[in-house]
Amino acid sequence: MSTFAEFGLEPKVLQAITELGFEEATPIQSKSIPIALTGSDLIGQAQTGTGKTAAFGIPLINKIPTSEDRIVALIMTPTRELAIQVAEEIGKLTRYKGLRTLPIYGGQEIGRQIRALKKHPQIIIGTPGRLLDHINRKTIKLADVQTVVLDEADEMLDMGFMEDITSILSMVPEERQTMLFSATMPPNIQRLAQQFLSNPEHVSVIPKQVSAPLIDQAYIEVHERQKFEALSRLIDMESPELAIIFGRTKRRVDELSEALQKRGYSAEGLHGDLSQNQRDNVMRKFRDGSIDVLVATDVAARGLDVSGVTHVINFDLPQDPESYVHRIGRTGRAGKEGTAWSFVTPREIDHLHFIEKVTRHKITRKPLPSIAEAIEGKQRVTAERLIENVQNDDTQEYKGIAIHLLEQYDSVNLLAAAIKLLTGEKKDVNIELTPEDPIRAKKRRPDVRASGRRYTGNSFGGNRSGGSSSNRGEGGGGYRGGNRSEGGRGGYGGGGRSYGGNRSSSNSEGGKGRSERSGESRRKYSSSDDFVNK
Ligand SMILES: Nc1ncnc2c1ncn2[C@@H]1O[C@H](COP(=O)(O)OP(=O)(O)OP(=O)(O)O)[C@@H](O)[C@H]1O
Ligand SMILES: [Mg+2]
Repeated sequence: MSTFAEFGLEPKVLQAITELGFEEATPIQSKSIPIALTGSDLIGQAQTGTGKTAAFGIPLINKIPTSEDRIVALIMTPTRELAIQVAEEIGKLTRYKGLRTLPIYGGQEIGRQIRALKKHPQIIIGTPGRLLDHINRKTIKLADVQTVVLDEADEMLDMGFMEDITSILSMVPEERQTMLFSATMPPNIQRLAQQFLSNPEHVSVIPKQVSAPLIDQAYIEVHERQKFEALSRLIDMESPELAIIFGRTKRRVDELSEALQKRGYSAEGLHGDLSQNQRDNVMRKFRDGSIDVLVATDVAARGLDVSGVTHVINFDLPQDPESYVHRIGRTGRAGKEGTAWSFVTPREIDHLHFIEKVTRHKITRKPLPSIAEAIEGKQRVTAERLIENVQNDDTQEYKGIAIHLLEQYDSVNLLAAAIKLLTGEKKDVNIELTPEDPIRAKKRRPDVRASGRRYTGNSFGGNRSGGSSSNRGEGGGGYRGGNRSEGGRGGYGGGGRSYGGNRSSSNSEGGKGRSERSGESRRKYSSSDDFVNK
């Protein structure tokens, strides 16, 4: 564990880090920042929510001179929301240094982006399609770019951006620093890395399990037609502060968010068919807490960092273990705890076991919450709201009627009636969702290595061969705290944000030293496990 002062950063960068409340570097930051500062290419893999953005953002900011007025750094992300978020985080880190950052993404009026580009940003954060659009219009020139980051590199490949990325990078000088980051590194990343990186250092902070350690993972076996009832009971029982519910399709997300609204939950949907304005609005409301349930497709699975998300619910199981890891990683971030639930239909149990096997994490089976548990949960929340109001003591104008009522009725009866009203039962609204087909277990071809060892292909790398260190089972990442109630959402101010605990050393850089299967001597991938066949 390092403090940021050890990296020899510029005082203005350090000041911004301190202001964000980061006390110690996370393991991926401790390992990546010194390497990135040397200018070396880098492949960084670490669990969700462990600060990969700052791991590439800090060295990138540190090396750009304030006098610079050309685009010298380019960060690519797979989704618009992520481009916006990364731009914001980089913006905060560069606050005292005063560099200019600009997110460039589809769906936003291009004229507005062109005007913003005239202010000479040094750092562009964009999605590939819109970036190419600007490059073709010559409103973005990449001839001076010295640093390129591909955040969620594997997802960009999965989304079919390889061609776009190739075209974009062909405009960037070869003499540059290139970094790839993700919590998962499937084998096809190798192709990307070979093509675009030169002599990359591989920094991996993936312990025994790839999913973030502070996420409690459970599943409920339900039939497709029971799912909605199960969901409302689950929400009532658990009363999340903020929850993200993942659905398989856009139709599912639309139907589900509408159904939740009808039942009185404060929910909205997010998917790729909405206008960018709608998408921005939903994200804004979710971030500021004006809605507490975000229903989304996998468009929200990667990278999104919303503080206060206590629950992720897979209403439909995801297709891939990678997607599972990223989805549930929307909670349990930055040292906080989180809970992930998955609904599994009887025909999907094999697929669930496959996810468990690949992620090397057992997902606990739990029963469907009972009606009684759901009601109890709702009543508890209502009672908490009542007590909060009592403590705030701002009910002066209601006291007259309260005294009047108490003179006529029994106090317990009165209060019970008030709780009943406040609980707002809307269970009688009939909900019908279009059924989705079950996910089928997708077997991956086992990869037989030269050494004779067999691996099931996966993207999770890490050290699964050696090391019996007693702390491995806790999962790495190295956090302290994990107190759900600490720290309000949104703000960074106030007390520091600490990622204590040092349990990474024996877990990291799994498989170092084994020969790289592509045999390309120019490259120095150290973890061959990360590059097995899918
Ligand atoms: N050193 C630190 N101390 C405390 N908080 C930190 C530190 N570094 C980053 N954070 C915070 O942790 C949260 C998660 O960081 P970030 O979004 O970069 O995670 P990530 O590793 O990119 O996750 P994902 O794989 O989901 O994209 C953010 O709110 C970030 O501000
Ligand atoms: Mg990230």
